Amino acid sequence: MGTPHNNANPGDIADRILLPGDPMRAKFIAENFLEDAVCYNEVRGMYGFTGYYRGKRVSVQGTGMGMPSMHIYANELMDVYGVKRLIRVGTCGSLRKDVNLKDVVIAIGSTTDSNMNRDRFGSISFAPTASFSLLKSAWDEAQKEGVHAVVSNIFTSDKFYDDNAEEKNSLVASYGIAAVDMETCELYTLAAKYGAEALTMLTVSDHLVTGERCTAEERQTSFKDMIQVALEIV
Ligand SMILES: O=P(O)(O)O[C@H]1O[C@H](CO)[C@@H](O)[C@H]1O
Ligand SMILES: O=c1cc[nH]c(=O)[nH]1
Repeated sequence: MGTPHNNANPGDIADRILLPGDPMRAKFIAENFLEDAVCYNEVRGMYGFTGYYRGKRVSVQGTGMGMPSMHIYANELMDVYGVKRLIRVGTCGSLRKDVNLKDVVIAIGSTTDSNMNRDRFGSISFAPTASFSLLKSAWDEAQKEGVHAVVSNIFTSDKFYDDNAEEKNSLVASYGIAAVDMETCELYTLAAKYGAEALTMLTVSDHLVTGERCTAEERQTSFKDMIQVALEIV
């Protein structure tokens, strides 16, 4: 028995998982990094696969774009399928001059303009944070492999096209925030709720200060470094 969004049966999904926003990236990871990968979900084209990486059973599942979409997949993965360790492998926009295209941003925490946690917590401002042990492992692995990584708080925004983007981005950057994505706040909040470990790693695909963007080829090469780190530590 699956869920409205996932036709995997209990047991089809490993207890550790990589979560790209783009389902085609899930397929790419399964085809290029996993052995014996089996597709367990195609509902809404949101592919999920389970296979093996160096003998470890690992799954990879697309989560879509934005916090409400992450909310659906992450809830079901932890609550229905018992997933215990989740690493988001996404792309982001850099908000700081010292964080360059193709750098990997490891999110220690997430700040947001979304209303989802205001709705949950009322007057309490919950601070969604990464799993310390996953964060430390990711940092150590990136150092070992010579992957240029930056650990920072990030901005999880509800809007890719925000009329007030310049104002918001420069405000959060002035408080040290390195990059913007659209899902991490909800992933970290739900991991806290379910007692699971979560981490977000993001490759910088767009530079929102300089206006530079990665070419398709650069996206793929730099993206591979991040996937390798995530698979080693998951
Ligand atoms: O590349 P993914 O993982 O989808 O992440 C980023 O890209 C999408 C926007 O283009 C948003 O989902 C954002 O968080
Ligand atoms: O959320 C995102 C992801 C990539 N690039 C952006 O500008 N924003």
